[in-house]
Amino acid sequence: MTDAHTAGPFVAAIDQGTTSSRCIVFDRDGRIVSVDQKEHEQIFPKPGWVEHDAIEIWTNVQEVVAGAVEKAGITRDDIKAIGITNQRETTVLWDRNTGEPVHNAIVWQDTRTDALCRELGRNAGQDRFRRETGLPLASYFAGPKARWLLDNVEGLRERAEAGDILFGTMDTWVIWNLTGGVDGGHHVTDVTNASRTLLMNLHTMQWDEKIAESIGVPPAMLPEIRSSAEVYGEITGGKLGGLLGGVPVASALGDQQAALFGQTCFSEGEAKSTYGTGTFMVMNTGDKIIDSCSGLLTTVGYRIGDEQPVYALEGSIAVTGALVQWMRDQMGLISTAAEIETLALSVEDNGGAYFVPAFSGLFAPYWRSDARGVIAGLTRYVTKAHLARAVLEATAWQTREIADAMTKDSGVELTALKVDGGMTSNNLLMQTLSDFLDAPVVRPMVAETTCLGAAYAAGLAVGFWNSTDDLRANWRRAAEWTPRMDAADRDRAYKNWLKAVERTMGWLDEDES
Ligand SMILES: Nc1ncnc2c1ncn2[C@@H]1O[C@H](COP(=O)(O)OP(=O)(O)O)[C@@H](O)[C@H]1O
Ligand SMILES: O=P(O)(O)OC[C@H](O)CO
Repeated sequence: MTDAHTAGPFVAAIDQGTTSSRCIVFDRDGRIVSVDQKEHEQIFPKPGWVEHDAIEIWTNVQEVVAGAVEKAGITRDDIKAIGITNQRETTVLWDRNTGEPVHNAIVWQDTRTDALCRELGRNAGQDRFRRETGLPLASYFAGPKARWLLDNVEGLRERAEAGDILFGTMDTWVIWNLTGGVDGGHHVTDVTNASRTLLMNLHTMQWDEKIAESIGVPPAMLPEIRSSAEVYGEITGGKLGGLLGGVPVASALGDQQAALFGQTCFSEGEAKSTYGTGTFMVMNTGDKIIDSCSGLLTTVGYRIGDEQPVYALEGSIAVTGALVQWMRDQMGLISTAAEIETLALSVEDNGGAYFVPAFSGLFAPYWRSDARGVIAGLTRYVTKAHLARAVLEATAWQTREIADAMTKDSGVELTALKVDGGMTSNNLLMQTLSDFLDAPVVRPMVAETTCLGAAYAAGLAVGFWNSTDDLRANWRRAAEWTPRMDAADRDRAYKNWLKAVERTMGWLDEDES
């Protein structure tokens, strides 16, 4: 509920995430006024396949927005704008006339397009895609997922070519529905989400028709690419029309870029790392499109209205918090995620064990879909407590590899890392991270940086905040960890980690993926 310290007006943000959708209402100081959240089903039709029901997601989004507004005890007149942030790359195609998805959404973690990506690479050349889009050809990205749907849902390609089918990442799906759906919903995406499709040209910020043609996606189904902070339309659709009709929908940012924004990394060289299911480190590179030689992605950080776009380098790690979940749900070695810290603290070190969670191959900096997980260095000495340490260290070492790659590509030495996400409540992990990076690690007061970033962008678009300087003033440090590890110990352990990583590769034969 609102109180004297959180007098309106407010902005709201929707975070349509991989496991849940949430809505948060913020006040002008960037403080949380209310939160509502709802999980959706994870659908695993085959090994390596991950799907979501886009209708369930839209229903949940409406419920959490209504829930957050109700908990805040406010009305539409108190909300100046609503922003969207979302799990990136997850792809949904739907019929523009009925609003019905033609298939479940294919989630970013889904690897069904591995073979297709290899074939595209053989035909068109990996380098061409990287040069124009900043991305390697990998099953992670949206374009090949759309192509898979067009090839596998009967009659879909003809309907798409006739202009009856719309493509969207989750930002596009949510905005189209919020702004009216079949009754004139706006079919738009923002530059950050578009930069994850393998279809947008990083230099022109428009769809690259030649690339779309070689991937096999008809341009007629693609949304209009807009900036990350501008009014796309007003809430008119669905159950929310009555509650919040007329509220401007004023931002869209992929969740990792939203976290960069929420952490106020507005200057070149500033970086943040978000620790959730996976981990994503993003560094602001200003107006520079850095062509990574080290396996990082070149992506768009954000674009405010008609200002110049701000580019970024990203290191994406597929499995970090998901490994803790695996220890809990599949192995039963802990009963809550937080318990991993207590277990790990019951021993001094990892007992010689290194755990590389290449469950769906390795993302940055390797991009190896043939890799699978290993635990290396096992002896009879190793207990589940040592494994708990190895699990936490896996997150920290993977971050170290990304940080090294960022320094190599950008020439910027990491002086401190801003962190956020569910795993940052783990003190041992944060200390280990600082030790392995040999740099301070800082966590802000508002840990919900993803929603905060979307709220900031929406607020800037409608003049609720005037400039990024206003936003910087809201950032406050809650905790800091500084390095305590002996340099020689760190170097020795890092060497072992890299040896363990090598042992994951080439596990799958080409015809097995
Ligand atoms: N104390 C903890 N120690 C280690 N991992 C944790 C802890 N608490 C939560 N996690 C992990 O963090 C993830 C949830 O974080 P969250 O930011 O909500 O993720 P997402 O946005 O990807 O759903 C889960 O994978 C969970 O295993
Ligand atoms: O929903 P999250 O937090 O797991 O983030 C997913 C990423 O956007 C995938 O690129």
